[in-house]
Amino acid sequence: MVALDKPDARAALLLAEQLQGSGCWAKVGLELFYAAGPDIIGELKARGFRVFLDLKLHDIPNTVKGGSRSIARLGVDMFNVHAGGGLAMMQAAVQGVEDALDAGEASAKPLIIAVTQLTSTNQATLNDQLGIPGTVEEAVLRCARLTKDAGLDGVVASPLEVGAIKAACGSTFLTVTPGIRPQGADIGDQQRITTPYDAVQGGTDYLVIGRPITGAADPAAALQTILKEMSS
Ligand SMILES: O=C(O)c1cc(=O)[nH]c(=O)n1[C@@H]1O[C@H](COP(=O)(O)O)[C@@H](O)[C@H]1O
Repeated sequence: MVALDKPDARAALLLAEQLQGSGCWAKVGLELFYAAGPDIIGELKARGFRVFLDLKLHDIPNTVKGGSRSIARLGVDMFNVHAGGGLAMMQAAVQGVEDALDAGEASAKPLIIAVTQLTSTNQATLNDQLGIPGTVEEAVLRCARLTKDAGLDGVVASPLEVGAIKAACGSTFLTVTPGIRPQGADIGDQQRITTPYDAVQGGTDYLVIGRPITGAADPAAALQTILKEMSS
């Protein structure tokens, strides 16, 4: 999944067109969605992309239910919420999608996943700033179990945690992993990272990659290099 973190529709579609035919998904996040609006989803779908709408919903259950119903109407293939919103909030996301399906507003059910702990969070952030005790992996697993209990399809986590999540929640529980950095790439604000090869070896279902592709002089070539590394 390539994160189309671009400031407007024109820049995002220019990038998407370079990646067309590669089989990758397009991830639409805050930067692009707030600038381009819901129409960007249709533009990407028309170009053959499966779309992950990454808006990380985190609000009271009733608001998340309504937001999820609106998202389901857009025809995205996947969207996410924050597990930190709790069980009732995540159940409300599922209910919002079901309401859209029952009302005939959506024709297919998108995958719903929950962010466990952001991949920019490290042990010190968790304990010292957020006041959450224990290891990052313990916090991630707590969120993953809660997400499963709420009936969602899987979680967003670091590729470092995939083995533990699969052991706790089962092999069909999806893992979507940002925090991917090819050897020698700029790490930036990510904290819990692996290479594309290690992520695949660890059993992750979907790799999410932004800057190593979008910041390259030739994004299509960068993607091909990563795809080769994933399968070698
Ligand atoms: O939900 C996400 O997609 C997400 C969760 C998370 O914990 N960490 C994370 O990096 N992301 C997103 O994944 C993408 C990673 O981009 P790069 O760091 O540029 O590869 C960004 O669009 C982030 O918003």
